[in-house]
Amino acid sequence: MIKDKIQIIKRNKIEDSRGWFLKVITGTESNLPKSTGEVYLTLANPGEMKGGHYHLLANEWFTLITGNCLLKLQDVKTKEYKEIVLNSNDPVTIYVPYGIAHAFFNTSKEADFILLAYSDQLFNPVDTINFSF
Ligand SMILES: Cc1cn([C@H]2C[C@H](O)[C@@H](COP(=O)(O)OP(=O)(O)O[C@H]3O[C@H](C)C(=O)[C@H](O)[C@H]3O)O2)c(=O)[nH]c1=O
Repeated sequence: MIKDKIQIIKRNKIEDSRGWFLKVITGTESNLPKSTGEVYLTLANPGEMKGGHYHLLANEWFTLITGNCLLKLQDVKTKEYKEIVLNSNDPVTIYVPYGIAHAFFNTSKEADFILLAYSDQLFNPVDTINFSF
């Protein structure tokens, strides 16, 4: 029967004053391939920022699903700095490897943004180093 084949997995939407955070794949689900990462969605309210750090190990792929934002990037080794304007009507996926600090600023005064992210590492708090732009 289908009900014995599928899985419905309860998820935890974590809310704070900036918006919410929802992890979609934790990397611990059964039936996954042996090596995987995790998938999450993150929403930023108008004027708020998401990220603001770099990773020691994790490589991430980001796709803006709704809204607009300004992505600030800095290579922590070389100090090279770059800004990219993202608009969900012109979708791109951005690969951000470890060692590149990243922060997504919601530049809208009215609209939220929602960002879809894939990380090739399971969450480990010591992998994230705060970074101020
Ligand atoms: C990453 C993570 C977070 N959390 C909790 C910790 C906080 O209470 C809440 C929000 O986490 P954070 O402040 O890290 O959320 P964002 O600022 O949206 O950052 C996320 O999106 C940006 C764009 C990134 O680049 C980050 O790597 C990613 O963490 O979820 C968990 O419980 N599990 C997790 O795996």
